[in-house]
Amino acid sequence: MRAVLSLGSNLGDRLAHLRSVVDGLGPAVVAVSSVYETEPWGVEDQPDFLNAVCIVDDPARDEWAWLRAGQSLERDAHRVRELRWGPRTLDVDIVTVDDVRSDDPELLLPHPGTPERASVLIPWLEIDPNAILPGHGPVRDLLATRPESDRKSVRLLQPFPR
Ligand SMILES: Nc1ncnc2c1ncn2[C@@H]1O[C@H](COP(=O)(O)OP(=O)(O)OP(=O)(O)O)[C@@H](O)[C@H]1O
Ligand SMILES: Nc1nc2c(c(=O)[nH]1)N=C(CO)CN2
Repeated sequence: MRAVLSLGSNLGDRLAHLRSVVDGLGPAVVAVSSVYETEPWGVEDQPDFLNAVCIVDDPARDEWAWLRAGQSLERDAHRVRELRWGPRTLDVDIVTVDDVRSDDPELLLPHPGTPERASVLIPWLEIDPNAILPGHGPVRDLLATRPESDRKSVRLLQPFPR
């Protein structure tokens, strides 16, 4: 199935952590956005994040397989889970998997934070200008409803290193 993944890091070698996802998922990766430097939301007193979005496709993987793949890459980055919304070496969120809807707390789909997060919407639009968030509509329209301060907190840093 086709999944949209949101990648984030604000500890250690942030670029290397983002790269580890794209390298780890290998041929399943269809598209990767540029890298953005973003001001933290949630807990604001923490280092800035690097964020990117990637699209992956693998007919052999369903939504649970994508969740496990993301969690395994987080473990490889030695992520220590402490504070909700706190600093992390690597965060892999499953934003969507095809049109799947899920209210299982272990795998909420689409990821419920998405409509409010310019740090996901902006990189996603870069690689898919016509993206639709199931149940919410065009990603472009969601971004247009965000305050300008949110949009400005997401700054294009560099092309994704490959
Ligand atoms: N769509 C999803 N993608 C990734 N993890 C999810 C998803 N839906 C639910 N989860 C669950 O969320 C937990 C991970 O939470 P985590 O600590 O990464 O949250 P967070 O990144 O701090 O906050 P947020 O989920 O709001 O981005 C895992 O136990 C996972 O099962
Ligand atoms: N800008 C930004 N802020 C965050 C992020 C993130 O990826 N980007 N992830 C968080 C943990 O879920 C908390 N805050």
